[in-house]
Amino acid sequence: MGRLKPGPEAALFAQHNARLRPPLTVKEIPEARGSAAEIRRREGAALLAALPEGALAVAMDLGGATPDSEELAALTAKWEESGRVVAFVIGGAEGLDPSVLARAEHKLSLGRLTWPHFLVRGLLAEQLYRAQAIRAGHPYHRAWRP
Ligand SMILES: C[S@@+](CC[C@H](N)C(=O)[O-])C[C@H]1O[C@@H](n2cnc3c(N)ncnc32)[C@H](O)[C@@H]1O
Repeated sequence: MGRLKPGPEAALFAQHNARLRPPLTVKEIPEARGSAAEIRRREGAALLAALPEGALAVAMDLGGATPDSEELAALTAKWEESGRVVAFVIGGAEGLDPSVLARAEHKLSLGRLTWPHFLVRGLLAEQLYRAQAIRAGHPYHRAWRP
């Protein structure tokens, strides 16, 4: 959700997206107005309408699954094998409407902390690049833990 203006969040996304093969295509939906419930509903309808036909929708949501980076790498491999367009859906300030969560085949959380939606774009691109690096055996990801 939202139109990202030039600035640190846009630079963060651009930096990691440029390393992704293929890079993500971004579809921006203008933020809706009204009460919180109206915003969620209007934005939800616009997000659903923007999904490519047959897309495998992954909702970015605090209540979603919390894989570690290796598990996310395995998930992305599975999603790619489906041969479908994978669409990551990021909500606005009011979060995602239940209709979007119901349509999504996967709900993915970046942890229990609430992040600003424009930062989530960059964090997601970084994790998707990390997932590619893990799958390629590239040393970008250092798996060592004490
Ligand atoms: C500011 S948050 C919305 C907060 C809203 N109260 C909620 O609970 O969803 C804006 C969007 O960023 C994404 N987001 C924020 N933090 C996230 C996290 N920890 N994991 C996954 N997505 C997150 C979600 O798509 C969310 O709809």
